[in-house]
Amino acid sequence: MPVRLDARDPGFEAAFTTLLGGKRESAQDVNDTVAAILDDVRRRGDAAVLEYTARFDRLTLEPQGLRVSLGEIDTAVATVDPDVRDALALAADRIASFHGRQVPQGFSYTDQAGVRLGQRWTPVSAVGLYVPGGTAAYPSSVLMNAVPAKVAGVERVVMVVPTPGGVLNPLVLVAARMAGVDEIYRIGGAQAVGALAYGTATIAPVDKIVGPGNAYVAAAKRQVFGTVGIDMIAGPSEILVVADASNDPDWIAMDLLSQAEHDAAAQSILITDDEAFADAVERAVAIQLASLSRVDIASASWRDHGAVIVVGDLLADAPALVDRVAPEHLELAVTDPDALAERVKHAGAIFLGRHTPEAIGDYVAGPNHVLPTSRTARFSSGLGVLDFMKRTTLVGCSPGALGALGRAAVRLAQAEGLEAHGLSVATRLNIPRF
Ligand SMILES: NC(=O)c1ccc[n+]([C@@H]2O[C@H](COP(=O)([O-])OP(=O)(O)OC[C@H]3O[C@@H](n4cnc5c(N)ncnc54)[C@H](O)[C@@H]3O)[C@@H](O)[C@H]2O)c1
Ligand SMILES: N[C@H](CO)Cc1c[nH]c[nH+]1
Ligand SMILES: [Zn+2]
Repeated sequence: MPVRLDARDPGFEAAFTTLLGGKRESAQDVNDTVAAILDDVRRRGDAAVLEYTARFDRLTLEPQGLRVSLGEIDTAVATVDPDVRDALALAADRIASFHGRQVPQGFSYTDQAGVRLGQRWTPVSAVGLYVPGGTAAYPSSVLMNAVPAKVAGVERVVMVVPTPGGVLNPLVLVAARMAGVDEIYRIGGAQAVGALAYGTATIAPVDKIVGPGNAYVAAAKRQVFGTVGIDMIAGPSEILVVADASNDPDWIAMDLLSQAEHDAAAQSILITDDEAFADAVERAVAIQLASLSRVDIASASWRDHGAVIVVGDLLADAPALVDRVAPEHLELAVTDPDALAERVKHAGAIFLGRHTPEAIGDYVAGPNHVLPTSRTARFSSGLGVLDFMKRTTLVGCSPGALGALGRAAVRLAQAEGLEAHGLSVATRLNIPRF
């Protein structure tokens, strides 16, 4: 059973704090395992990657088998169901259209001192996209990662995806072709993150690694940060639904289960202002769970990490609780979702109204579904074009402009005791040595 809390109870604060601090990823174990794998991949390259792939994905390969061939991609494209291909194409178009609006503009101007100043954006040259594949295939995540990378102008887009038992959903390859992925390797977990970060004989290193994954992938990304850039920590999925009693409990139950079925470590939370509605949703979850093919995963998630919270007044009480959870996905199934949304500061993505199930955002709405989890939405955002770009500033001084600013720079260099700094300006201006 999920935990049931009532915000009006005296013990609520302590219970809610416990919920927030609950460990959904056994951090130390996972970190230690991942550190050992990364170290091994850095030292032994392909040989280590192949061994871990055999151990964790039950797939024995030679180095030349790591890369998915063009022939395999052609076959996938030729055999895909046209209906599914069209759905994928619709998703790709909508994702491209949304992300096209994120492309940042540089600027340049000359200020009053006559200094030319500017800022320009350039793409990262090579990125690694992690596409999860341990327990489910994610063609949609291929699009969510690769489309913004290509919109940003990334030259080399490398995808890794685990293929447990050697099985790879052809749609993953179709999506990769559609989005313009340049290289695909059938590896996953920490070993794939290590291969992308450090490079191996077969896989050239990348500059940045993005994309979601399970606890091992999230830990590996944290640990290679610095050697490469990373986007954020997009770990096991989460949903927080704020719903009043006017909703159909079956709809809300399915929304909660839609994220629970991703991972036993996923988290689904309901906040409502009606005790009877909370009971009805819990009953509906119990019934609908049984019909899901991923019943074991969804049940474990709901039982171990699910929560139902009853508050006195949704508009007054829910936003502060939402902000403390900072959920990956926030669904506002209320009559005036905008009023509630305006009061929320921390959430990866917000879904407005009773007819906007979170799953529409997972596939076809357009915004990215790779979003910050584990309360990191307090300080980070979903994947987007900016994650594939960086900015460079430009400064240009004429002799007059240097004259206007130089003295102040020399003074500050003196104050910092950095003589060469001061002299590099002073010599150009014929200011006497200090
Ligand atoms: N936040 C997001 O935007 C977002 C989007 C899509 C999916 N997700 C999440 O991605 C995750 C996908 O997880 P998954 O497991 O299906 O696929 P995955 O590709 O993330 O992980 C599979 C890999 O995990 C490694 N692994 C598994 N058990 C291990 C162990 N005991 N020791 C070392 N390594 C081990 C293996 O190398 C395996 O290849 C889910 O948690 C889902 O919720 C998140
Ligand atoms: N809900 C996931 C992000 O947490 C994304 C996804 C992909 N496919 C289905 N769902
Ligand atoms: Zn999902």
